[in-house]
Amino acid sequence: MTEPLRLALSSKGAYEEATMRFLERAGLSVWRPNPRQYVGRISGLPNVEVLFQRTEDIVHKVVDGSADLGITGYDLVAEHGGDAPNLHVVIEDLGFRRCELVLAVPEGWLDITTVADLADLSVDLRRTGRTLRVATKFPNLTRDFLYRHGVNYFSLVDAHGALEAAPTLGYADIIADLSETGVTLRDNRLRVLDGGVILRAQACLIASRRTLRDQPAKLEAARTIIELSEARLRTRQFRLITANVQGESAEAVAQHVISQMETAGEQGPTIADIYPKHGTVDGGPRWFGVTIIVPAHLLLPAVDHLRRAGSSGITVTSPDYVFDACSPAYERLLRSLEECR
Ligand SMILES: Nc1ncnc2c1ncn2[C@@H]1O[C@H](COP(=O)(O)OP(=O)(O)OP(=O)(O)O)[C@@H](O)[C@H]1O
Ligand SMILES: O=P(O)(O)OC[C@H]1O[C@H](OP(=O)(O)OP(=O)(O)O)[C@H](O)[C@@H]1O
Ligand SMILES: [Mg+2]
Repeated sequence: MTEPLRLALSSKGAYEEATMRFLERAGLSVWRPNPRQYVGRISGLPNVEVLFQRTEDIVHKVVDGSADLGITGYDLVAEHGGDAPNLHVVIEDLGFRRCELVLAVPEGWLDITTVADLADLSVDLRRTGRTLRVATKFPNLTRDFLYRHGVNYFSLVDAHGALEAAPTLGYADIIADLSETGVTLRDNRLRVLDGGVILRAQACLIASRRTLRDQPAKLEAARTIIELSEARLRTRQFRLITANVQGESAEAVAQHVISQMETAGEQGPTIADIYPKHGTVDGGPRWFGVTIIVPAHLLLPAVDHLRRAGSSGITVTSPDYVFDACSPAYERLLRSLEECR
């Protein structure tokens, strides 16, 4: 019997929901018997076992090899797994749970707007025998950031939950915490310093190198999850456009489409004859079906270009997956496994 691949996923709340939604779209439906069960399955992948864990614990599980793959916040990975040799980041950006780790000061500190101002303040405070106190759940990232930005005199206050209240309650002067919309900071009368973004983060896919290295069956299960996730993510960049275009010949239609290079499709258009439902019209205009794949942000320019060729009834779809000649994320993982042999 080969061991199943152990995939650690968030066990609760907004993180769990967003992870399930992402995996479902990638064709990986997760089944959890009930919210109090901490083991689940993925339909169609019998050799994968899902472990439901706290987001922070997911990093520790992958670092110590008790999970082979995990999905969790990149902020937690950078804080708790930064220099762990067993940890490999497979896909850094899964496109959900975006947030920033920021340095924020009380709104009333009108003279302190940049990180350089904070450095000056920390020196001034030191002269008066005080130390700048920074409350955070991210001591490693915060310490590195402050030193790199010339803030040399400070103390870190370990805080858990409701960190934003620390300056008001008086047990810290400023905070380093996660922010998404900024509403929590504003509600607590705090302001992000200019240049005070310590890290931009989102959900990411991580792997344990040691446990994947020597077990081909696990690695193959990991490849399925990596390939499907990556190919699904790539679909966001592309749209598939289909249009009927009138023209003298397929070549003439192709020429028109190609004349605007950036909307000519990834490699160029696919052009097919349309056979009229009501018999052929000898010598009359001919119709062609044109299919192109364009970058999502060029959708409208491409539609306009096809309109200029006289086409109407243009349909646009998103592919379910976009696979490349190989999976860059999987190739990177293989190289990283090679290095730790
Ligand atoms: N407001 C937010 N918007 C988007 N992502 C966020 C936000 N806040 C935190 N995150 C991400 O979610 C992770 C925290 O996940 P989760 O909410 O499961 O844990 P928690 O906050 O420690 O637990 P709880 O919400 O029960 O206090 C963070 O490390 C970060 O990656
Ligand atoms: O900038 P905002 O949009 O206000 O979000 C920031 C808040 O979100 C997180 O808390 P929490 O873990 O409670 O949020 P969650 O419920 O989204 O996990 C974080 O610790 C902040 O307190
Ligand atoms: Mg939370």
